[in-house]
Amino acid sequence: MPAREGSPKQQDAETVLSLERVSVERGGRAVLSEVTAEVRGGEVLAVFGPSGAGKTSLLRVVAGLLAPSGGSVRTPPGRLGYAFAEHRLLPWRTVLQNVLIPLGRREGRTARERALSLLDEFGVGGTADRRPAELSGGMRQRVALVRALVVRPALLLADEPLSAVDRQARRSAAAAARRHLGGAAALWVTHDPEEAAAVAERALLIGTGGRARLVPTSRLGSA
Ligand SMILES: Nc1ncnc2c1ncn2[C@@H]1O[C@H](COP(=O)(O)OP(=O)(O)OP(=O)(O)O)[C@@H](O)[C@H]1O
Repeated sequence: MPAREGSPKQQDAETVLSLERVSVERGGRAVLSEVTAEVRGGEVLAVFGPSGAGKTSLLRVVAGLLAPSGGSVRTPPGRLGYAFAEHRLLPWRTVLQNVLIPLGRREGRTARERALSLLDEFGVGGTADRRPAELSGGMRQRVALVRALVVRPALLLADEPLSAVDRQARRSAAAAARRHLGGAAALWVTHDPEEAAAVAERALLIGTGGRARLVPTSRLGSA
């Protein structure tokens, strides 16, 4: 089988995001120490660990917003999708307009239909014509997640994207996100083992001293 376009190495064809011995310092203090992980297209890697462990810092390094103090990061060519706990929706636009913003001029009937069907699947169907301020915090987070997915990103960076959503809807939205990632790779930060298991098979568990190891998400409840 020929190597996929853009893949630097044949044996590496499935890996679209790779972190190799990535170290991060913040405020002169070591936060992450030699983190290594590979994520395939279509795979979500949950990022798990106590508050202050360096999860957001890791996402910022992958997004190119923070320079690592050591190691290297390779990201897939194509769009980046972001979803944060803090939703960053534009207050003066409707939900549907917010979701369609990243599509720019590509917005059309098909995009609108996809957006509406995603909103529905994430449990926020019927909010399309409302303004963000009229929604609950958990609803706004799900709208922001739909906005990140509607562009079919090559890489999704999600930082506690469902932290304000109740337990049942959170699990269902996490599972919906997984279904809609297509060939995208994703890093998904969460403090909730059930959410991690609904969205990913594997987790990067960041522990004290900024060291990380890969574990099955099924084991996070007892981690
Ligand atoms: N702008 C900054 N300048 C200096 N230190 C920072 C900065 N931002 C974060 N830190 C420190 O880096 C460490 C890791 O922070 P980070 O936000 O990555 O943790 P986290 O695992 O995402 O935490 P949480 O689960 O609470 O969101 C913390 O000790 C934090 O105090």
